[in-house]
Amino acid sequence: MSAPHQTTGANLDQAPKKRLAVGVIGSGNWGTAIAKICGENARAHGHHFRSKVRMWVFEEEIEHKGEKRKLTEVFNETHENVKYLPGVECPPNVIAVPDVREVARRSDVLVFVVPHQFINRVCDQMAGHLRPNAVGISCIKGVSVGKDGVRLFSDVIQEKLGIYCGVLSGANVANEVAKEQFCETTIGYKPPQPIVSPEQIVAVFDRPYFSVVSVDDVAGVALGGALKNIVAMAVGFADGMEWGGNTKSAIMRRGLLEMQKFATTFFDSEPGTMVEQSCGIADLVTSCLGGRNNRVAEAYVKSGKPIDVLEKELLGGQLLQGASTAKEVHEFLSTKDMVNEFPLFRSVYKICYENMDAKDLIQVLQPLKEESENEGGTETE
Ligand SMILES: NC(=O)c1ccc[n+]([C@@H]2O[C@H](COP(=O)([O-])OP(=O)(O)OC[C@H]3O[C@@H](n4cnc5c(N)ncnc54)[C@H](O)[C@@H]3O)[C@@H](O)[C@H]2O)c1
Ligand SMILES: O=P(O)(O)OC[C@H](O)CO
Repeated sequence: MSAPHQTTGANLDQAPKKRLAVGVIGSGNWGTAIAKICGENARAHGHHFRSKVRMWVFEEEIEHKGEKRKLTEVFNETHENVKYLPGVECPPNVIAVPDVREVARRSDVLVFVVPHQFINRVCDQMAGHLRPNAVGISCIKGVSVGKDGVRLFSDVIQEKLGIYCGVLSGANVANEVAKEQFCETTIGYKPPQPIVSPEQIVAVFDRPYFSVVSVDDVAGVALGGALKNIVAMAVGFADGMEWGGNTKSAIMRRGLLEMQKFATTFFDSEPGTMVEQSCGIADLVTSCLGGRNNRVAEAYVKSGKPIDVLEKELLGGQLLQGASTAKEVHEFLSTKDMVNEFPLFRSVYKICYENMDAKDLIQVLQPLKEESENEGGTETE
């Protein structure tokens, strides 16, 4: 396997011509944890970055100490996102801003961290308000499916806003990162011109507790983060059935192979990315060990309640990505007549949307059935 090009750690020897302003688009569970990291690094690398990090907040009224208050006002007073990342203090140079256009106008590096359901609308609001040499990094885990096929959100952002956009994704449960428990992440960043260098991008994110590796395989990084959410739901269904670790490992192994096959069949992705980098195997494992997709899927089997009801009951306003990604991937594979070549993805879709019994997931793991389906294309669920 050829060694991929990698940039590790922050290597900022040369002082830049101007200091870069970092803006974060989104302020949910991960959005706020990422803004905390960017705020810490803006202060740590003061020669390279402007101290103030603006974080766009989708404004909402919340109940705080018995009063109805705006989320931005409470954040700017307390430096805590009391709704989406309670109990974690952000540095005071992270400022909550309710106007997304203001963040667009005043940032050189834009970090996109909204649930994938909202990115199109947010980009439409930002269009025409960006700095000419701005670059983006998408931390969104999902894919966009439309009549043009399946697209990465970094490409959607690039096209809608006319800026280069890379990707950050890894084994990064937000609450653990926010508590500064060590983890790794992967950045896919290969701009046509290095307006902002890979070293500067790494320095925006790299912390002693958040270890960044930058690679050229942008598609592999984005697809790892999107597709592992489908597999995490499959493992959650297995948890709901009280199946043991051996069965769940089998699901993870098969899931990883489907992730790798999808990325290398439909995109120019290196096969090694899924098995070597945090954005592949590591994110898959951490999500299957108890991420939100896993927890909701387990509760679905145990309670019999619909997934959208459990999302509201269990996630306190945070949003589930796995079910919608399973649907989007299924729609795309149907157009290619390749649904049966991804039996695990197909089953998660069918459990979520077509009342397939979760216990039939075990059939999908039988090698004989997989082979006969690939040949004949018959479905028994
Ligand atoms: N939470 C994690 O542990 C984690 C870790 C890594 C990556 N991610 C990914 O990061 C992305 C963002 O996830 P998150 O955890 O920050 O969000 P979240 O699940 O906490 O979602 C809530 C966010 O959506 C916003 N929102 C609600 N309605 C909106 C609207 N109409 N328009 C725009 N925004 C609206 C809310 O204000 C809030 O900021 C997702 O793609 C997710 O997969 C999450
Ligand atoms: O809680 P989940 O399932 O959305 O996963 C969170 C992160 O993506 C884990 O890296």
